[in-house]
Amino acid sequence: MKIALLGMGTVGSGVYEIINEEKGNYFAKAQEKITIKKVLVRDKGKKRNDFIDEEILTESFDEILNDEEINAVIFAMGGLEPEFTFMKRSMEKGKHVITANKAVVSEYFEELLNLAKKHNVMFLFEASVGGGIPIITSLKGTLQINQIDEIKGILNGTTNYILSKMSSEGKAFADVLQQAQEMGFAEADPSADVDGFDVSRKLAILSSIAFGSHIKDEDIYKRGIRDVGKEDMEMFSNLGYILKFLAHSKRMDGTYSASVEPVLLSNKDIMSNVNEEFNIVSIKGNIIGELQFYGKGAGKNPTANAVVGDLLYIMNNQNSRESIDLSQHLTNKGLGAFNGKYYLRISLKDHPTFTAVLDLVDEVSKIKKMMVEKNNVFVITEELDAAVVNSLVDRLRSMGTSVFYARILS
Ligand SMILES: NC(=O)C1=CN([C@@H]2O[C@H](COP(=O)(O)OP(=O)(O)OC[C@H]3O[C@@H](n4cnc5c(N)ncnc54)[C@H](OP(=O)(O)O)[C@@H]3O)[C@@H](O)[C@H]2O)C=CC1
Ligand SMILES: N[C@@H](CC=O)C(=O)O
Repeated sequence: MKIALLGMGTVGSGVYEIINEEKGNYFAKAQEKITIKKVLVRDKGKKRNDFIDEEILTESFDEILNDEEINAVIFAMGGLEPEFTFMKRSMEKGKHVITANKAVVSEYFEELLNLAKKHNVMFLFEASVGGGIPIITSLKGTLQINQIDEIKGILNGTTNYILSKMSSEGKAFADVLQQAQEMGFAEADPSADVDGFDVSRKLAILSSIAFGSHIKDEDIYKRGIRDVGKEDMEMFSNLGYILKFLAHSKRMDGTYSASVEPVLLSNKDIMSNVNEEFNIVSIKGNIIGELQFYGKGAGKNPTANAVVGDLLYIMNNQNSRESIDLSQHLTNKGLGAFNGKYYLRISLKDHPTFTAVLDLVDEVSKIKKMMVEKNNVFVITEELDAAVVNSLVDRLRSMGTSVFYARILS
């Protein structure tokens, strides 16, 4: 089988090594030899690893498209365009498509599934969620027997790396973000990681498959982790909590709620002990109960493993056809399903604001616990609606305070 690889960065080089450098057990499992015939890059002149055959690098997608010998195209480049157009054109030419790109899958999920059906090719995207964790394959397999009503998990390696290093080593946000970038976990624009877009795209893909309805990134409430500080980490440790960046979706009677936000978990919760670039996904089905999937969610080898797994699937299941059905139309219920107690850290510029801040918090909630340290007021509220807390925080910020807040989940 002859294939093309689009992208030779973190994921692309991992795929290249498994196939062309015969890393791992791959060749023993493949029924025929696979050759990477062409690799698309932005800049052929860029310095690359010595093992890469420069002869097969190209900057022209048409060269790949018009090569009749190539019958599968692997997408290991980020962004929406030209990726979507390239996927579409590949399928129109009868080429199977495999991708690690969650932005394209979450945005054009229905179109891509329909194109694959129309042109009788396979469209596989295991690497787009959870890196090396085989979660999509599981959802398409025996989990289909279940009605799935809840998905919860840590789905971003970069932010989990940042939060666990801040918590265990007391490091500053910016320093650990840089480390995560150097290790190849972060997106080209890391604000996709820290502001929640990467997680919401992954949650959109999982929820769409599990709930049978195309849920898009823009339908998901998201709030990032930029504002968390060392003073918060110290307070969480004193209170027995661990901060995690959680993706959470629920289905209820023709509706769904989905959110991506920082949450506090008891330090005894299983998810509290998922560290560095590891991810975890919990799925609740009506027959199987709760299942949890754990593994490396970012980085070269785990992601490349998922991509090459899809390729093996294509080789071994030439007659298999798509089982994903997105024909239901669930209504977005907003944040209704996500009430809880909240932790708020309000940093004051000057003392006179102190009373005004407490009055404002008092208006919406009884204060369950309050601590004051230097210019910071730490508050634990009673159980509140997410929308009420969001509007409280907007009012606090308009008074010139800086605020970090998180829902307390367990
Ligand atoms: N890194 C990770 O851990 C994971 C990444 N992903 C996803 O995989 C995809 C790739 O990520 P990653 O490998 O980290 O990205 P990198 O930035 O490391 O690599 C991107 C590659 O794509 C090439 N490229 C980008 N734009 C174009 C273009 N317009 N035309 C031709 N080539 C192009 C670049 O070429 P050049 O080398 O010339 O610059 C580069 O080789 C993304 O969608 C990401 O979200 C999914 C799971 C995990
Ligand atoms: N930037 C992503 C890469 C994998 O999807 C992450 O950090 O999880």
